[in-house]
Amino acid sequence: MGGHSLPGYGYTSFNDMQVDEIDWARWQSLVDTVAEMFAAPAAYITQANTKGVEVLISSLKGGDAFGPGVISPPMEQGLSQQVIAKQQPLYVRNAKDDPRWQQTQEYTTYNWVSYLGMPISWPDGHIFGSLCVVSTSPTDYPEVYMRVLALIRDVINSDLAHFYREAQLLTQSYTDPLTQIYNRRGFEELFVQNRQLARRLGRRMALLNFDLDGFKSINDNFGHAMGDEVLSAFARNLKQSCRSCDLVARWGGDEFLVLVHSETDAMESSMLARLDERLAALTNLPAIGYSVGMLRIGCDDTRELEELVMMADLNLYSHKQRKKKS
Ligand SMILES: Nc1nc2c(ncn2[C@@H]2O[C@H](COP(=O)(O)OP(=O)(O)OP(=O)(O)O)[C@@H](O)[C@H]2O)c(=O)[nH]1
Repeated sequence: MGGHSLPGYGYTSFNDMQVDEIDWARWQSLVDTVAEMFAAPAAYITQANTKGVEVLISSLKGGDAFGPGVISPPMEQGLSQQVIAKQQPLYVRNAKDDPRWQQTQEYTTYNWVSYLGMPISWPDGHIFGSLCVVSTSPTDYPEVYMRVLALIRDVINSDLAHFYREAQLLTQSYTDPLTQIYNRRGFEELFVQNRQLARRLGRRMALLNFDLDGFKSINDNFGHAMGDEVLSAFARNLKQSCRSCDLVARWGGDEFLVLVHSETDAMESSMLARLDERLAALTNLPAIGYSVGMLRIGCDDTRELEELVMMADLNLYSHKQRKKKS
């Protein structure tokens, strides 16, 4: 296996996320049961994530050097790394019998001479991590033990499938399918959290309400498909003109809402300048103009979102009227 390199894993560490859909106590008791049944010093669940291969659950509950949160770099030579890279089970009965296994970190760092690991997968087939059981003495587990370990791994896989579905449903229900930014529901939900944060930090925010100018005539003159492209392009450029912490949503039709955490008066205008620059640079699309209404929200403002949007709408309307007159 010398020098086998792992692909980069795109997933965030479960330890850094609020994962409520997974019954952590159940995962812990599965791992504890595995260790007990195999009469092994330790059993683990690891996750392959952007940091490397991270221990999520240990039967030793952190009472050893290889406890939860310990991360091995993805390139390191390790047995779990190999299970993860090949997405195949691996059983090393006695590392002392084979010099290949003596180079692994399991052997060199932890003195484990026996290792049995199974890959854990996301429902879309991507690797999640491994379930493994280790021992400091050689082992010769009966076949039925392997099957039991595979069954336990299947239970973990089905928990992951459940989590995956929940996360997907949540993302779908918060995302506008055409533009891939938040929809009204996503904005409403996240607005509440943003406001609480702003209140706690004593920060003010600004709500910007955008409406495309003459969008109906784009549909009429160039067709609905081009209209869709214009909406997507506007959404993309709007999002790219904002900071990652700002909330950008399609409120409906050709209307978009942005919530910015605004520390200075100049912030909104520089965001709009970036947007104008981006829109002007677009080619192969009809020109996209917009009107915008802005409303400042102080940290102690208690008005409901509905009222705030209405006020921003009034400002938008007067901007649109001014533009139409000029
Ligand atoms: N292509 C496309 N058009 C949409 C979509 N949703 C809404 N529309 C159209 O967007 C148009 C919005 O019309 P108006 O609100 O009158 O907008 P406008 O022509 O920009 O008028 P002003 O705002 O006064 O400048 C309507 O014709 C809708 O049918 C969509 O998802 N795709």
